[in-house]
Amino acid sequence: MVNNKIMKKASFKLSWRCKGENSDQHKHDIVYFERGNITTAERSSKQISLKWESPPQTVVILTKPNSNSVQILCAQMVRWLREQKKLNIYVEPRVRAELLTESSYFSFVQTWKDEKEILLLHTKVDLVVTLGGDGTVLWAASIFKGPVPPIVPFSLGSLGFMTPFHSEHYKDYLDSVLRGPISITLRNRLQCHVIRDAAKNEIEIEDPILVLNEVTIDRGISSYLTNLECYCDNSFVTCVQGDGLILSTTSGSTAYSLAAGGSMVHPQVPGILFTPICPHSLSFRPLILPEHVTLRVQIPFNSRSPAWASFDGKDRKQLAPGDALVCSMAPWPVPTACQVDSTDDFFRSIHDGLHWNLRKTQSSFDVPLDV
Ligand SMILES: NC(=O)c1ccc[n+]([C@@H]2O[C@H](COP(=O)([O-])OP(=O)(O)OC[C@H]3O[C@@H](n4cnc5c(N)ncnc54)[C@H](O)[C@@H]3O)[C@@H](O)[C@H]2O)c1
Ligand SMILES: Nc1ncnc2c1ncn2[C@@H]1O[C@H](COP(=O)(O)OP(=O)(O)OP(=O)(O)O)[C@@H](O)[C@H]1O
Repeated sequence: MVNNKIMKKASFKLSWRCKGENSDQHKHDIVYFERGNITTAERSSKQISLKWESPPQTVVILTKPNSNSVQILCAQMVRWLREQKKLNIYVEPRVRAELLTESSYFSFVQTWKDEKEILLLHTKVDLVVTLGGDGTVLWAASIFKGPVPPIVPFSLGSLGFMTPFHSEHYKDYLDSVLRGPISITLRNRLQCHVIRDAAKNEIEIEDPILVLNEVTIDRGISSYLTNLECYCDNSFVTCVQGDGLILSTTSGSTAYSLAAGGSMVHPQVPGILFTPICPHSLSFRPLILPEHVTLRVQIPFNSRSPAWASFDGKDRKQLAPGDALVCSMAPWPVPTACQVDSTDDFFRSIHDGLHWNLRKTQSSFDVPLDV
């Protein structure tokens, strides 16, 4: 029997917990709870468009080393940007030396002397141009330890997931980028802290290392399984016994994480991928965690051997029993210019780069169907 009495709904209020604290002020632009109904706002496109308010004046060109074709293109681009666009140009010290060997014409090209000057680079340049493959984009990102100016990545490598611009049309592309507006993909980075002897009362924290693809914790040259205790905020996640673990950004989801069985994730999805490498268990599936979590990977004191951390495939550091690696989303994303937009560029890269789901089309029946 239906009870016809009109029941008054209990009223409620929502609040957001930020780092364990309740907060009414915490901004949340998606969820509403007016008149007791929880609704979410309509999602608008997250495609970011960059419009110059004053014309860009300074460009840094970063190039893949040991490549003749890159060197030739770099010299042509420097000449064109200077003569046609009247821009100030920075290159790496190695590249300036190469240009000057070619001709003293290039003496206007600027560079930097030391780490201190590199740290100030983002305050001087409006735009970064990369000539190479994905490795050169990773290299460019690693130069900026804080805010990163917009990057225009030209492809001169073999794969090019993050390099949508074809170098043969560089004048047209740069022309339109310098005029603007341009579509931008904001690629999140992870900030990683290596903590030595984490159980100690006074912890010495080294400077964070920022990664655009991933941080990998593996067994290195050890023949033993890794033994990595993993925590997400304060919750125990699991113990990784296998070859290791990849903590990846969504941009890195098409790199090492993909090879280890992780999902491919659109770069605008806010998340951190937790992908084991050859786990020695039948049920260890990869995870995707929300972007706001802090992950901690601890090498237990009873571990049979140390582990090794590497950052975007470089800069390997040994983690001894007792050490930990703590990782969270960094506040400085890498803005990369899109050829079309974030979604079109993503599908183009997985189709062209990986030949994703390429299959001969099944033939249709060649006799009429009985309906
Ligand atoms: N088994 C593997 O697939 C494996 C093993 C080690 C490292 N890597 C990847 O190599 C990266 C370092 O790149 P590198 O160029 O300095 O080294 P590299 O010269 O050895 O090239 C590695 C390859 O990974 C590709 N790659 C890099 N970032 C990518 C991304 N976000 N999406 C798709 N492909 C990507 C590059 O185009 C290149 O073909 C690491 O961050 C890691 O992701 C992959
Ligand atoms: N400016 C730079 N200085 C030093 N090393 C660099 C620089 N640019 C790129 N590298 C390194 O050179 C290597 C090759 O670069 P990159 O991946 O761009 O070229 P590639 O191997 O031809 O590309 P792909 O694999 O996509 O075909 C990478 O390991 C990268 O870290």
